[in-house]
Amino acid sequence: MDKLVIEGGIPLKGSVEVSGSKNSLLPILAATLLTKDKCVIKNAPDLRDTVSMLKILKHLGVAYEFKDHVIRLRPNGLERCEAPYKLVSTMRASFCVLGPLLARYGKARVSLPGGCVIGVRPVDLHLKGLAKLGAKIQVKEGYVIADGRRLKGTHIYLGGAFGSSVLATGNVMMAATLAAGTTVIENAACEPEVVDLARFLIKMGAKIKGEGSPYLEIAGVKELHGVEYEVIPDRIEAATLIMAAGVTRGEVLVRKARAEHMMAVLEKLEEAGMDFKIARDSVLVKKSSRRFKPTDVVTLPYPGFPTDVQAQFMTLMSITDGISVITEKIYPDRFMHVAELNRMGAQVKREGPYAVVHGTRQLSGAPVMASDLRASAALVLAGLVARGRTEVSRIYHLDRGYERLEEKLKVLGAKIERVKE
Ligand SMILES: CC(=O)N[C@H]1[C@@H](OP(=O)(O)OP(=O)(O)OC[C@H]2O[C@@H](n3ccc(=O)[nH]c3=O)[C@H](O)[C@@H]2O)O[C@H](CO)[C@@H](O)[C@@H]1O
Ligand SMILES: C=C(OP(=O)(O)O)C(=O)O
Repeated sequence: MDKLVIEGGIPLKGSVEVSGSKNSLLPILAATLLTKDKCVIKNAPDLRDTVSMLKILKHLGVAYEFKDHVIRLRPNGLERCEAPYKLVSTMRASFCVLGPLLARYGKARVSLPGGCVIGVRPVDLHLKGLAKLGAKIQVKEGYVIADGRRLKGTHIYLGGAFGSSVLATGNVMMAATLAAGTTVIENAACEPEVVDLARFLIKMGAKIKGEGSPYLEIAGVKELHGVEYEVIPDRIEAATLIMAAGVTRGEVLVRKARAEHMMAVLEKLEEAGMDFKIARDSVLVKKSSRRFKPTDVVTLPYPGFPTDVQAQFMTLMSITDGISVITEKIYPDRFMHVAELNRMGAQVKREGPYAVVHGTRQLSGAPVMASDLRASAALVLAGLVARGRTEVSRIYHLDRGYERLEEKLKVLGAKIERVKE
């Protein structure tokens, strides 16, 4: 197992490019199952999750080549409609093969998904949406077994107490593209990754209206064709890099950072006292020596503050000169990073879905353990700002969603090394 060793306290300086979005790419890869034609996906991040998703597609019978951030897929004749536990348990998005398999082949057997351990993550909305389209669904021995010869368009309300679901919207939208008649999804997720998936499907010939709004209308078509498509930059990686520059008091140009996808984050960073300039396709973080201000934050579905940036924001709040309250509304248990940040001198108290952060002047390096993807990123940020040496172990979580993060940080002057444990 690898770990990251960081000597903190160096202001980052220079220019860095954001990779393609993981959460766009993974459902888009699943969507290629909807056609018999070749698809080419550009700007694909080279991540552990990408490799995992490609393994699932290969298991199903899809041939592919992945080189220089371009994936070429040939999903001609599928060998099976089953995605086994061993492959699906590594990440959440793998469950998105269910909708396309059902739509194109009329049957699927897909293991219940894994993903980051950030609390309870049911799939009831995915199943409800697909059942509404006419699929017969059973959950048996950890597998979803679905049968749906010809899906039929209908009106679906896809929501729960928490709001909308990103991947359930994707799964049901993909299934609806080949259903007979028109499907309406109300309370659809509005995240940029859902929009990206919709645009990919539209390019394949799907008839979708309303992407980016909670009201999606999908008119089923007979078949979809192959396409060439470039995925959007990763807004979560962009936010992480911007914060890395900010917490180290650095000056960094973050290229391929789409401000329009992260307005809630940028607004909170500004409120906290971070100085930056937004351009069309980049964010320039400016050097500043002011102390950061305590800033309350509530995670919400898009366009609200993303849960995937909550842990990193907590690192920033750990070095303010006051008290901030972070409220986690999407995953009320997504606080595994609290104990590890406290090991580095942060003062965070968790109370149910709230974390009360008492800012301190200085974090100190310590051995810490990554528990999930964004918690790992938060610990890396803490390591960059802390006095002394931090060792972040179990970084296989980080590798799921950040492409060679340590190399990008090294180019910016950070003292960070990947070493074998
Ligand atoms: C691969 C991917 O894109 N992952 C992202 C996606 O995950 P994912 O799509 O799994 O997250 P959802 O949007 O579905 O989850 C939002 C909320 O809905 C609940 N829920 C979801 C589905 C369901 O059937 N029933 C149900 O109750 C969840 O427990 C959670 O409370 O969106 C999350 C929320 O922005 C992000 O943190 C993840 O990084
Ligand atoms: C939680 C995440 O991923 P997943 O949904 O795959 O667990 C994430 O990207 O932060």
